[in-house]
Amino acid sequence: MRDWNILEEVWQVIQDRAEHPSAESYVSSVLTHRKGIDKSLEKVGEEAVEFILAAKNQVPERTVSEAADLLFHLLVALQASGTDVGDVLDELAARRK
Ligand SMILES: N=c1c2ncn([C@@H]3O[C@H](COP(=O)(O)OP(=O)(O)OP(=O)(O)O)[C@@H](O)[C@H]3O)c2ncn1[C@@H]1O[C@H](COP(=O)(O)O)[C@@H](O)[C@H]1O
Repeated sequence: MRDWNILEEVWQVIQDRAEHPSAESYVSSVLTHRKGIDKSLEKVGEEAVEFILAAKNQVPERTVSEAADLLFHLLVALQASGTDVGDVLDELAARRK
């Protein structure tokens, strides 16, 4: 069984960076960007395109790496939009058939 806790761990770090921004932090740089929420939304778009290209071109290592970038930036964008990732998990759970 893979360690799904890593998603929660990264989410907690993103919460912490939002509450305590730091100059060295990439997450803080996105969350405090002059473009506002647009910066994180742009990153989700970019990473989604990179993931699609990697998967379409069947480059396994790149597909894994781009999927990680996409998941990470989606979490950052959820934070930027004031959405609790717990609500997303609840939504997924509610769709169980
Ligand atoms: N998972 C990640 C993660 N994935 C990717 N990245 C960063 O995302 C950036 C995006 O890379 P790109 O090549 O797309 O973009 P770029 O041109 O360098 O940057 P942009 O100006 O386009 O944003 C890189 O700087 C990566 O280092 C990440 N940065 C942080 N994390 C996690 O977030 C935690 C907190 O990080 P800090 O906020 O930096 O402390 C870390 O401990 C990690 O767990």
